[in-house]
Amino acid sequence: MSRVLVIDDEMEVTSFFRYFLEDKRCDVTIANSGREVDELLHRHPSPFHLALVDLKLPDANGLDLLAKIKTRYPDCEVMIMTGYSTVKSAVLALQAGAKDYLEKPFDDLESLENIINSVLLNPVGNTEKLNMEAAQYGIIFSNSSPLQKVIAVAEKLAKKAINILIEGETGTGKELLARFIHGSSLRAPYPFVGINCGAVPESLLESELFGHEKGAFSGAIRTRKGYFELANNGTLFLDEIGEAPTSIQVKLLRVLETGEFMRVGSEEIQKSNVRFISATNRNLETEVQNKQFRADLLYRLEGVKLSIPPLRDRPGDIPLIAQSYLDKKYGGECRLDPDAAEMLKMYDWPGNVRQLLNVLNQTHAIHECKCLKPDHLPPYLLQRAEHPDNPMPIDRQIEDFIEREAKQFVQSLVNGLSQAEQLHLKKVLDRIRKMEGEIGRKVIERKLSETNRDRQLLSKKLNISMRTLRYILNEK
Ligand SMILES: Nc1ncnc2c1ncn2[C@@H]1O[C@H](COP(=O)(O)OP(=O)(O)OP(=O)(O)O)[C@@H](O)[C@H]1O
Repeated sequence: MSRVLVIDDEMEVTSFFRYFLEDKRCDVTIANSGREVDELLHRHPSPFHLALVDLKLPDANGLDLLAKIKTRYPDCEVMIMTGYSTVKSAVLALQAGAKDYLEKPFDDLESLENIINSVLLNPVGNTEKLNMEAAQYGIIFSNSSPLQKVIAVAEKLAKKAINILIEGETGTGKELLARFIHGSSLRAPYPFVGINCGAVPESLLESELFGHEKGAFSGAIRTRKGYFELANNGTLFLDEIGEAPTSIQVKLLRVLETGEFMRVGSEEIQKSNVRFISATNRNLETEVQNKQFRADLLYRLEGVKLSIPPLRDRPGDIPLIAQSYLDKKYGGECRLDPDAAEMLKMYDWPGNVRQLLNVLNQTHAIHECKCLKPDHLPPYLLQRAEHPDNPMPIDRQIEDFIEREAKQFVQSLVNGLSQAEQLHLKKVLDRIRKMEGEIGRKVIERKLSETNRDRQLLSKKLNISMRTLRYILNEK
């Protein structure tokens, strides 16, 4: 017989659960306050299998009770009971080890029953199953990884009707996580539609999101559905939401509040039922303070926030991700040498997993090796392993900045070019090649003033030889 502890100061709630759980042949104990819980734990009753804990008691906080119960009975699963306004604290409870949370009022008895049954019938969480589910979406991590907790919480949130904001540096796997949440949710049979708010030019973003009527603007030769319509009943993934221009932020807010929108060029109100998952590598709270991002929009998008730790904070994941990638790409023909794996673990990875995969690709392309050894890796990785205390050869922020700008530029160019009926692609690519020289020359010209036109000093600052500097300046 399962022993269940119900902690709530509201009589209706405790009576409801007594009836509900006794019907399931559980042995139910009730506590109405934090003080009663303390007394109970002090008396050392036999272990509980499950505790249902109200988040807000007059004399105690559910998060503190969770910690006390878990210390006393580590195997007892704890479910937090919460109102909508305290869902964010309930998510903190998930991160602190609660099994799940139940939202008050308990209108949806069927899902309440499912959640409670799943804990009573399957008391020990199955981490292996979770790892396998995440792997289906390409998410690899080690058993000791801090990412495991994020995935476990995400899996629980997936089933709730709540918008999610994913934070993380570039290349940490925000899009993979968004796909995992969609796939683990009840919306899984419906579309997952993603849009990169930073990559679409402002003039096109509105029609991409909301669609347009035929003739709404020059080039609108036929009526087109926008992403909101396409994602109906599914998930809309707003990548790089921090880049959305202010005009679009206002329109997004309206859709989030009402589910209503209008196609560009139409006055007919349409409705769409989507769950929003947004992602950002910026700190949106700071953006709000700087008036770059609307506070009301952030509040709506961030029903809850999940943060993906950077790769350098989970070095144990690196060999697993690397080997799994090599296996997939080269059909098991390339093995990662343990010393090379150690070197990969010592690097800081400012571009995170994406950068790791690029390094593996480049290394394999150059050496075509069956076993990837330390000597095959790029010199800056060797340097890092030999002098772990040295500062990074390239400043991480600059590298991040370049990665972001380049990605945005490429996307926006591709979007613009794909509108053209006919194209001289070679001319376009020739022009783009010229940009390398233009950027090099402009950076040098600006920087020369910082060194009082001392070219020798500047070549050192820029890590290039005098010959390269002259070459870039077209001086031959
Ligand atoms: N845990 C992981 N295991 C294996 N591959 C991963 C993992 N995380 C990310 N990747 C891979 O790294 C690359 C970048 O992932 P993704 O696009 O999801 O990152 P992101 O955070 O959304 O990036 P950005 O901020 O630039 O949009 C992809 O190739 C993805 O498959």
